[in-house]
Amino acid sequence: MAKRIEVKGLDIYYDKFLAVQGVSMTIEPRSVTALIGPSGCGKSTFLRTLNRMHELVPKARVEGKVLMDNQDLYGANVDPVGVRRHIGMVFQRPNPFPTMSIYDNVAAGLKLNNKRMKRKDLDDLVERSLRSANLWEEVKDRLNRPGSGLSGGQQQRLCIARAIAVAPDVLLMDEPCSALDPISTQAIEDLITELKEQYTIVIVTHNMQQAQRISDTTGFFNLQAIGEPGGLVELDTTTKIFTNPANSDTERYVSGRFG
Ligand SMILES: Nc1ncnc2c1ncn2[C@@H]1O[C@H](COP(=O)(O)OP(=O)(O)OP(=O)(O)O)[C@@H](O)[C@H]1O
Repeated sequence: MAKRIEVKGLDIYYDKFLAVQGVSMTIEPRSVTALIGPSGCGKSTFLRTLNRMHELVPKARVEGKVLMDNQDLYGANVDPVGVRRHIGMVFQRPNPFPTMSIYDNVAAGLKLNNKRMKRKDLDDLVERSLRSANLWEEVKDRLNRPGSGLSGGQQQRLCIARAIAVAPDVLLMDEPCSALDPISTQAIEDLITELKEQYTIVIVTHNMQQAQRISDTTGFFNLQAIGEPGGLVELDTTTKIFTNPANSDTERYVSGRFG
């Protein structure tokens, strides 16, 4: 079930380095929110704090709050592994488990979560997830072949199938098309548009056209100055950000005058 994320006054540190400062924003359910901005302004760092994945970097930490339907994801008794189960992540480079079969790749998340299922139920879930990821027809006759034998675009859809198999509430995507050709990119964009009916989706993209094609809301991140932390400059409907943004730096960025 799609959920609303509220971020309040979030500062993100790598040890003593303040990478991102003072982000407050609401991410609406059943919509696509795009995060754009020049390299190094903290988009990926921010994205990873939404499912506590940044904690895999030693000494990375946050101050501030991230709430999912009012639950504090950084609360004292909250297990980060559980957070990552509810908030899935798809990365820049497709990363299927290379020696695992297509079937096992999709089932992998469930196994990691220690969910025991009858074979028939697991078969149904794998099929449903692959269908949701628009991959079923292409792989149904080779489910036992390795995931690494698929094309880049197919591998990325396999990773999306793996992410949705565990029924997350939110999907985070960090430049999911940057390693893909235009046709595979279009397949992923179509898929994102379908998936937003059921999920809250946040996507980091460097591709302005992509943000305009698929997102409802866009957040522009920027560095306050070289050596200063990054932060959210402006968040609004995608139409407003790309046609009439409030901030002059947003305007310069979306019109290609820097970054
Ligand atoms: N693991 C890390 N350890 C220390 N500093 C990091 C780490 N990852 C990122 N940073 C720093 O945090 C800042 C934000 O980086 P981040 O990768 O989040 O930016 P970005 O906007 O996603 O950039 P890009 O568009 O190039 O991917 C940068 O100064 C970067 O050097």
